Amino acid sequence: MLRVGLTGGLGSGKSTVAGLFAAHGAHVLQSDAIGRELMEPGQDVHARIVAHFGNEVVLPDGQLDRSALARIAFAEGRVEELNAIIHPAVIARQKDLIEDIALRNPAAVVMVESALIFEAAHGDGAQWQQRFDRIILVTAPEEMKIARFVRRCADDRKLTEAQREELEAEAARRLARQMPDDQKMPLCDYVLTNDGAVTELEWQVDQLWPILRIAAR
Ligand SMILES: CC(C)(COP(=O)(O)OP(=O)(O)OC[C@H]1O[C@@H](n2cnc3c(N)ncnc32)[C@H](O)[C@@H]1O)[C@@H](O)C(=O)NCCC(=O)NCCS
Ligand SMILES: Nc1ncnc2c1ncn2[C@@H]1O[C@H](COP(=O)(O)OP(=O)(O)OP(=O)(O)O)[C@@H](O)[C@H]1O
Repeated sequence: MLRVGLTGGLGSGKSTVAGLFAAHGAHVLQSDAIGRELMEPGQDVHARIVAHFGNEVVLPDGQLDRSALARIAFAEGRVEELNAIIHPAVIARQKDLIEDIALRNPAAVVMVESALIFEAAHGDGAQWQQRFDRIILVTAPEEMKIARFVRRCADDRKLTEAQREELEAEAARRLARQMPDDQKMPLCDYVLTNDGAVTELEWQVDQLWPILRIAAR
């Protein structure tokens, strides 16, 4: 088995890359999705977030209010408090899932997609070097990352100028909490550049997949 970390800043195209590797047969674990599952009502992480941040982060139906949490985390500068609750639980869940995949398929390529592989400082003490055999970075110019974030949030709605500016500011606040690409690059085994068409990304994934598959054996 090969444990691959797939990282890249907000809007870089990690999920798009993950989908392309999954189509080749990689087992993809999306940290954002695992985080969302663990934040559901009834989960320990949900209870700890409410205990820490108060009822203002809970919607009437009991779900966490992600916009309120984002405001507290990024605009009020309390993201480390949120990370300290969520990241250890996400990392522990990933460890269990990886062990389970290894038992069923010892030659699997398991890909953990996360914006925060190098930044996550709240795991079980195992640093990224122990968690992964290879790291892939997806890069894109900063203005492209921000534009993709805004487009995804807009979700086909027409934005006012003020709404657009607020989303751009939100993207910039989140990027400021992520290690810049030029610092990540020397730590990575492979760099995929996502500054053109998705077909160009697909071509890069097609080149890399056989290398990963052989290394997994
Ligand atoms: C603050 C929250 C509630 C905002 O939710 P929202 O639905 O608006 O955003 P979503 O989760 O889809 O994240 C979108 C992108 O924001 C960036 N981002 C999210 N959390 C963080 C963080 N803690 N630090 C830096 N960037 C982050 C990532 O690029 C991510 O892909 C949510 O992002 C969260 O719980 N974050 C903390 C957990 C975390 O680190 N998640 C990311 C990897 S596990
Ligand atoms: N090469 C591309 N051309 C056009 N759109 C793209 C390209 N790559 C990604 N996108 C779009 O940009 C948005 C962000 O891409 P994606 O979700 O893959 O990035 P991400 O790195 O996972 O982002 P985040 O960390 O914010 O979750 C998506 O809506 C995606 O469809």
